[in-house]
Amino acid sequence: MSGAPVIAGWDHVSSGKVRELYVPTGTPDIRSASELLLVASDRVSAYDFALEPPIPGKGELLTRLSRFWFTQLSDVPNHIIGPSSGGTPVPAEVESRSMHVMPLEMFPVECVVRGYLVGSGWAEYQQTGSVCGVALPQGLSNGDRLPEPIYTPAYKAPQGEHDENISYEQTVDLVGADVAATLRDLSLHVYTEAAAIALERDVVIADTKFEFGQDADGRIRIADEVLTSDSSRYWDARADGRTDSFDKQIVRDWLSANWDRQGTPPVLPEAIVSRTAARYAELIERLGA
Ligand SMILES: C[C@H](c1ccccc1)n1cc(-c2ncnc(N)c2C#N)cn1
Repeated sequence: MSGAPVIAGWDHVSSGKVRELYVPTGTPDIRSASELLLVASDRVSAYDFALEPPIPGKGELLTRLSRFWFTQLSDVPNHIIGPSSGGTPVPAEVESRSMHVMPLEMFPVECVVRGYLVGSGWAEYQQTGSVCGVALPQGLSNGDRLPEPIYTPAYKAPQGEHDENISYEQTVDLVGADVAATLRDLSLHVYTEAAAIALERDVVIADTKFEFGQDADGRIRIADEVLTSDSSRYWDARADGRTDSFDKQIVRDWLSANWDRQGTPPVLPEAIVSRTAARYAELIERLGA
């Protein structure tokens, strides 16, 4: 896996599967940071593996998606530090795929919102008639739009472990009643607004997950990446196969046909890489992001 880029003025502190986290040079740790830099790589992940090779332009395209939605949803406080607010300069070579953000006390809750019945939700519904404890009407099919979006939070496991679906009541135990209600209400609001905007452009946001944190003044802000095709399922409303995702379906389908899930996944062929890059670009164009 390609290593974290060296960035003038910034020290690397943490790696995700496809992103890197930096603090200003000389900052002892993330807790004492006055600003952070989230840098998106071109890596694509599937089945908990960072795949090879990287998808050219993916980091920039996903950063454009987050920036687009932070702008569209400007009524929701977020963690972005604008270029006008000064701070450590962001070098041009990473600027288009990075987000300059304020450090927050992050809540240990993955705020998942589902607007459609798909993936693990569909599997659970077939067994129990509900999703994460939320009862649903009978007779729904895979890919169906839910009568209304549902909030199905998960406990944010330490890096490298799987998040664990929890009940709303368990989020109350984790963060308190007031914050739990705010996280739920903001998550449903942001998903509902974004899904409506996307649908006007023939794009379906089937589900997504948000992360929130609290700033030094106690204000709750939406953080991390927002409504990217890494954190959300995007479908093409104009496609025949309603659940054709805008990006990862190509990679997932190829892996399903060429990998037995044993050991590490094979290197993606050039044709798959270029088609995936084209789908990312098509999503950006369709949304006008
Ligand atoms: C999961 C993600 C991550 C990204 C890149 C590499 C490894 C992890 N991450 C984001 C924070 C974070 N912490 C404090 N304040 C913030 N505003 C944010 C944000 N966003 C911590 N981790």
